[in-house]
Amino acid sequence: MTNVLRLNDVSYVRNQRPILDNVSWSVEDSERWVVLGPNGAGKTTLMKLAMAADYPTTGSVDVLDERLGKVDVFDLRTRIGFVSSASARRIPAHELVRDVVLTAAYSVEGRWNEQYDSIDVRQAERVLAEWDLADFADNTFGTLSDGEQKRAMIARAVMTDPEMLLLDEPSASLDLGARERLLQMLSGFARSPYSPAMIMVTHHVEEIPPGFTHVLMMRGGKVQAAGPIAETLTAENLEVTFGMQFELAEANGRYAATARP
Ligand SMILES: Nc1ncnc2c1ncn2[C@@H]1O[C@H](COP(=O)(O)OP(=O)(O)OP(=O)(O)O)[C@@H](O)[C@H]1O
Repeated sequence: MTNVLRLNDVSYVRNQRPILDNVSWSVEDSERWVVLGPNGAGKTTLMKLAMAADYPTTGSVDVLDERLGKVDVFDLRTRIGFVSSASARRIPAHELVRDVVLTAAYSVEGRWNEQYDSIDVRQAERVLAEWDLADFADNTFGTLSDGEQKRAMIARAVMTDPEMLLLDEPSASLDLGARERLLQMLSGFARSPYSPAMIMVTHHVEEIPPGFTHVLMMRGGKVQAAGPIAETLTAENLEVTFGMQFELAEANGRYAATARP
């Protein structure tokens, strides 16, 4: 096992307010983590540190064995895949779906005059097929449905074989069918031993894809619970994380939470 992310006693303070408060957390390459918590818990801030896009106020962050503050983060970021709604907004609507994926090889959004190797072109074809987008390859990104756009963004993120894949609320705003389809694909990807370490932020236990192994539960910038999903995702931990009582059900690796009457 190789460590891909280690936070040691990390605080992130803005306007004298701790947005992350003494967070310690470690992720190994074979693990697939869900980060669960209410609005404002600090999940996105945590992702920013994991993708080397920001620095902690105190404590240390090691990403892919490199200490933030002592490494060229531009090189480091090329080893990390990241998907969020903000990253999708940077893609030009007129871009062909195949180019959305292919341009990841140069870390650019929007194809210009770059010359791509045939190995990159083949890799893009492979990844498009893997995320069920082969039929959309010659369509423009702006014409895709939300679910197809999410898959295209994930395909783009895995095009360069990252060592860690970060997904910030990938199923937010999707309809039921598109959400379920995406969860099935994420589940298959999570189960593959060839996939990178994965960290997925979500607000909902219903959106945890089977195959994810661990959960980090956050509230108010603090870790409330962390560990293997089967032991850690409990009604008690949901209560301390979301501040209300839940009935928690599990069936076939999927979870559902409803407020306790
Ligand atoms: N740079 C910043 N300056 C000031 N406040 C910030 C900054 N970044 C985040 N915050 C605040 O910190 C809190 C946590 O933000 P963050 O986006 O990490 O939470 P989150 O768990 O991702 O929330 P959500 O689920 O709503 O996306 C929020 O109240 C946010 O307004």
